Parts: sequence; structure tokens; C-alpha cells
Amino acid sequence: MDDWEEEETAPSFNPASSSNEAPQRSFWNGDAGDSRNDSWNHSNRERGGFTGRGGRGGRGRGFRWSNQDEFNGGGGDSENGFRGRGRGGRGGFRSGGEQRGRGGGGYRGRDEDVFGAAGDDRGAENKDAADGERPKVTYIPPSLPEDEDSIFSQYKMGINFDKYDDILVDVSGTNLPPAILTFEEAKLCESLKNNISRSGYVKPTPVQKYGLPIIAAGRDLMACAQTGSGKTAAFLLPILQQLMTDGAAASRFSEIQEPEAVIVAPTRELINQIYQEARKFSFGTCVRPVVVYGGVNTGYQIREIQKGCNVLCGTPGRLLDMIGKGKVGLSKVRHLVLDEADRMLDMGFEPDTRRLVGFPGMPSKEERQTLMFSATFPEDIQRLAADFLKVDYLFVAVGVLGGACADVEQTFIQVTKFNKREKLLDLLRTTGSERTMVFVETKRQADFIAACLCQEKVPTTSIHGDREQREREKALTDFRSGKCPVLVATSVASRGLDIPDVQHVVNFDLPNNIDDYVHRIGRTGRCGNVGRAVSFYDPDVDNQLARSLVSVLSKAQQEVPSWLEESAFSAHGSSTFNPKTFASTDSRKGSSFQDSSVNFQPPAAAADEEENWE
Ligand SMILES: Nc1ncnc2c1ncn2[C@@H]1O[C@H](COP(=O)(O)OP(=O)(O)OP(=O)(O)O)[C@@H](O)[C@H]1O
Repeated sequence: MDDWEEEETAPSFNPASSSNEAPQRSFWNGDAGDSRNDSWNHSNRERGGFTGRGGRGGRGRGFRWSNQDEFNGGGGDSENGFRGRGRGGRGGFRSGGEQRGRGGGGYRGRDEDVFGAAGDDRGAENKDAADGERPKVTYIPPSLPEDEDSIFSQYKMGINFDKYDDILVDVSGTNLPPAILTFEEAKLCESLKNNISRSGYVKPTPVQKYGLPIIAAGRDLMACAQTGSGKTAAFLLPILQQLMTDGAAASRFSEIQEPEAVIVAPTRELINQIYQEARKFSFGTCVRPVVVYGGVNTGYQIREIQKGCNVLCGTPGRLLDMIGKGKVGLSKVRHLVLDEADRMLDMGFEPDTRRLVGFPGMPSKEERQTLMFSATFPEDIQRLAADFLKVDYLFVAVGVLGGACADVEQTFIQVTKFNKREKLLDLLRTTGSERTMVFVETKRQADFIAACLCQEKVPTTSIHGDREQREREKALTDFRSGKCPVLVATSVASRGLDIPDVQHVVNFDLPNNIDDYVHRIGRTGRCGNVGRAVSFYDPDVDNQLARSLVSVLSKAQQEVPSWLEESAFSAHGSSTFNPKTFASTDSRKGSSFQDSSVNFQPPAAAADEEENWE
């Protein structure tokens, strides 16, 4: 056993498994001021409680359940960014680290690489070993199953899958390749076709119908399509097809691996999921995908890369680390994908994204294909994105840009900070064993709510950035399997995660920007399935989101509560409401940009509707 293979010794915590050992008191009757119950973090640790705070064990902050403010937007542990940050508002907040309080690594504390124990884990392991400040990351994820049934386990298409055909699509740019209607028209090789049908895919979704031929034609693409509508396959399939056509084959015989495709996403769990999709679609071919992300032993990942790597999936910090260590060369990169591209170009990740494209050896944008995908794409981020794309990139918007998935029934409950927990428990009593994701604002809040639910015998687990990677992955496994049907999460789990049978999303705390809301509720209602999202609305805190919420609800043909509408009208000067950025499509429109748009649904009506609010 070499250095890299040591077993991690940190104990892991699963709130569900520790529920019997939680202090015997009710968390739900907000009787403040019981000093005996003020803090149970440390004592509970000894009793098998919350041990998994990402190696930051000695923070000494208890679960001050008697102090509600501790859990309502205060505190420096927020992973959800900053209340009051406008949708897509990239300006300002550069000094976010201060606002975050004790975040490791300044503003980037919001993001995946800082979410984990290792903080900014670029070079973290070496640094750790050198300065002795933090334990070396030794976690090695369990091997993935090799059998076909597991690899091709499917997300069942829902009753509304065929309704995707009715969604209107707006494509702009010049020389548009025609869309396909079937996978056969995509002229994919036999192995890919087999893998598509083994995955249970019968026909392409709209973003696939447009994305596949555009990418196959070598064009750069910015694509925006609703959550759960198949964006991952839209970029993976044509890239894999290209690699197969070019005869790419993983070689073990090179010290430096030079992938032909690099895929970047903002969170560890998401990039791992993309990797597993790449592994599925490339099954039985010579193409070898590899994944690298923070919180996992670097040596293990280096060895995986050295087995051969055609498609490298990574979170930005770890990816840059691998490149910096000379384990990965970029000169053969032909395809660069930014998934959740608006996030990858938001201020948190933009520096790393720029570092990646500027790395010596990375082909210039003229020499590579750059693809960007997300369910939300604010106009200012689109403009920034243009720096990374060829001038003639194509833009595809499926449905309302940044709109919520119409298969999710959205409801709102007015709450105060004092009755939220009671309401959550009431709600969960009605959902039984149905899988439910509960989003909260802070990491401490996530631990606290998970513990509260366990106390009430609701099998619950949690995921957030202070949990070690082993715990994060265990939490997802337990949630997926139904062992813990409730997952309490911070915004780290809001984007991209594709977990079958999530019937409910609860916004215990609403996020501070509308994009996060759209992504969070998109964890349900995927792939034509229906889902429910219930959001707790505290007028004292959430007023700034009211207008954007009303807009999202209307566009998704959802009922808008009259009180929310009133709130929206009275919310003058809201910093989050920017009608110009909300309902537009291609940011190049309205400038001197000339295009041969295939505009299947002029989205102008929606824009007008929003302008009335001003
Ligand atoms: N053509 C298809 N037929 C059947 N199932 C599909 C098809 N395309 C994708 N899926 C499945 O739909 C689910 C959602 O796809 P995916 O995760 O790619 O969505 P997404 O658009 O990337 O969502 P998000 O915006 O949340 O990241 C996945 O389980 C995927 O396997």
C-alpha cells in the first residue's frame, strides 16, 4: 500500500444512522432559551453525532437551536452566496470572502473546491503535506459497478416526455445545420446507437435534436434548455461520435495523457455524474473517460488518468491541479465543454475558467470547439461567454430562457422564521417515503435540520460543503437508494444532479437569486416526469425575490398566489429583478448581430410582460 492508498480515518456521519443517539429533546417546539440544549455539536460528536465537518472539526460552533437567527441567513457558512445578489449580477462582491466569514478561500468558498475539507484544493494535498495544516486527502471512491445492468440503469421517461416536442425552440446564428428528428438521423456509429437504446432513449429531446447536428458540424454552441431535458447527452453523444470517427483510443503508454475532450462542471457530484454518463455512452468502445474532482485522493486520480484518458471530466480546481502537475497535456483538446456554463463564468469560477483556456498548450478558441450548456443564461454572462467562443457560435434556447420546468408544480407557503421547522415537519408527514430534497441556506442549517428530522424519526441525510467527500457520496447513495428518503442540501446540490424519483423539492430557505431557484426545483420533474416544489416564503427575507418568482411562475403556467403578487408589486427597487436580462434570448440580438434565426417562438411577449413591472 503506497502513500495514496491509506485508508481515511475520519469517521463518517450519517444523520439517519445517528438519530438514535441524538439528544432526547424536541427540536420542533421553538422554545428558545433552553440553555441545556443550546449547543450539542461537540458532545454529540462523542456520541457519534456530527463528526463530518470536512476536517474543520474544531470550529466550536454548536447547534444553537434556540437562536433562530443562527439559521436564517446569518452566519458565514452560506453556500448560497449572498442575499441580495441580483440574478446574474456579476459586479461587486469580489470581497465575498469577507462576507462569508470563515469561508476557506474567499469568494470561492461558495464553490465546489472550497466546499470540501481541503478548501482551495489546487495543490491542496501537496500543500497539506508540506505545511501540516490539514490532513492529506486519502479518500478513494468505491469502484463503479462494471455490469451492464448497473451501467445502463435508467431514469424512467415520464408521462410528459412527448410534450417536449411542443416546446418552442429559438436558434440563432448563421448557417444552421438542420435539426434531426430521430437518433438514426444523427448518423452515429453502431456502438453509440446500441448504448443509446440500452439507455432507454427512444427519441431525442429538443436540445438533442438541435445540439447533435450543430456539434457534429463542428460549430461552437451556447445552449439553454430546461432542467432535466437531456443536455448531458446533447454534448456527450456528438463528442464521442467525433472521437470514434477520429479513431481516438486511450493509451496507457504515455506519462502525460492528452485528452481530446475536456468537460468542466462546478460541483463534484455533478462532474461525477457526467463522467458516469460518458462511461455509459462509451461502453464497449476504445474511448476512455476519466473524472477528477476535489476531496478525492490525488494519487488515485493520477493513476486513473495514466490508464489512458480521452475525455477528461473535472471540477476546475482539481483539473488545473492535474494540468499543473504535468499529468495532463492540453494540446490535443478539440472539444471543451462548460456544463452549467453560467455558473462556470460567474465570478466564482470565471478566473479558473480563464486559467484553463489560457493554459499553455490549450488550443485557442479558433482551433477548438467550445460548448456551453445550462438551464439559465443571464445576458451579461452570455456576453462574457462570447470571449470563449468563436464569433459565429450558435445559440439554442429551448423554451423560455432561464424558465422553470413546467412539469414541476410550484407552491408557496408564507412562513416566519419561527414556524418554518414545524411547517417542514408537517409537510414531510404528508410525503411519507417519497424522495424529497430540502434546500437550506447554510451548511450549519443543513446539519441542524437533518438532525431535527432524524430526531423526529424521518430518515434523513445531508449534503453540503463541510462534509467530507466520502460522506457526501454516502449521503447521495443513501438518498438514491431510498435508505434516507429526505436529503437536506445547500445549493451545492442545486445544479445538475439527476436522481431518479425525486418527487419533491422543498425550499426551506429560498435562495437569493432566481437562477438558483430554477435549478433547485429542477431536481424534480425531470425527463417528462412530474414533480412538486414547495417553497417557504418569509416576507421579511424573501421580498427581494418576489418579482422574479412571479415571473417564473407565470411563464411556467403556474398559479401565482395573490399575496406573492402583492409582494412583488410592493418590492420597489428590487435588485434581483432585471426584466431585460430575464426574458431575452441570444444576447447578440438587439446589437448589430446579423443572424439567420430559426425562431420558433418569438419570446418578445414574455419580455413585455416583465417590463410592466418596472
Ligand atoms: N432522449 C432521451 N430519452 C430518454 N431519457 C433521456 C433522454 N435524454 C436524456 N434522458 C435522461 O433524462 C435525465 C435528465 O437528463 P440530464 O441530466 O442530461 O438533464 P439536464 O438537461 O442536463 O438537466 P440539468 O439542467 O438539471 O442539468 C437523465 O436521466 C437522462 O439519462
